[in-house]
Amino acid sequence: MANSDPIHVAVGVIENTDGDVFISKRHKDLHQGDKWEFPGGKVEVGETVYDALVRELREECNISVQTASPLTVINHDYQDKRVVLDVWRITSFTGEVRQTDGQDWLWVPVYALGAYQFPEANVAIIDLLENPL
Ligand SMILES: Nc1nc2c([nH]c(=O)n2[C@@H]2O[C@H](COP(=O)(O)OP(=O)(O)OP(=O)(O)O)[C@@H](O)[C@H]2O)c(=O)[nH]1
Ligand SMILES: [Mg+2]
Repeated sequence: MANSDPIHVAVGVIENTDGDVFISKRHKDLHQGDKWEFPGGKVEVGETVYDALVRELREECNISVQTASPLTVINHDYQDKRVVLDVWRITSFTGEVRQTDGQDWLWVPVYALGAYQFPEANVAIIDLLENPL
């Protein structure tokens, strides 16, 4: 088990009007590289998780989040690092979603998410999207 403090990450599930979800592929040289992810990133010092969510989605996908609701919190130990994924469903936003870092990106129907390779911590998120409580 990694013994440093866990990394707190804000993660956004963005749906379009067809009910498809936005995913992008992590750069191959990053942690969990070459896997698909939901947009997001680390919460910085002095930021709330919601601030981080808004900032990351502006930086990574060019949108302005208006409202979002908490979906789940996932604690996961990757051996090399521990993460706490604070996952939000984006309920309204302005702007047109696009990937700003040159990563591959896709809109995928929820039922098809299982066909893509995500980091291990995302399995629980995808399960929740496929089988809402
Ligand atoms: N953004 C994002 N990160 C995820 C997901 N699932 C998951 O395990 N992570 C992990 O969360 C951690 C932080 O994500 P990140 O690399 O996007 O952080 P960041 O945008 O602040 O990037 P940087 O500080 O590397 O520039 C990584 O270790 C990553 O492997 C996911 O669905 N989306
Ligand atoms: Mg990121």
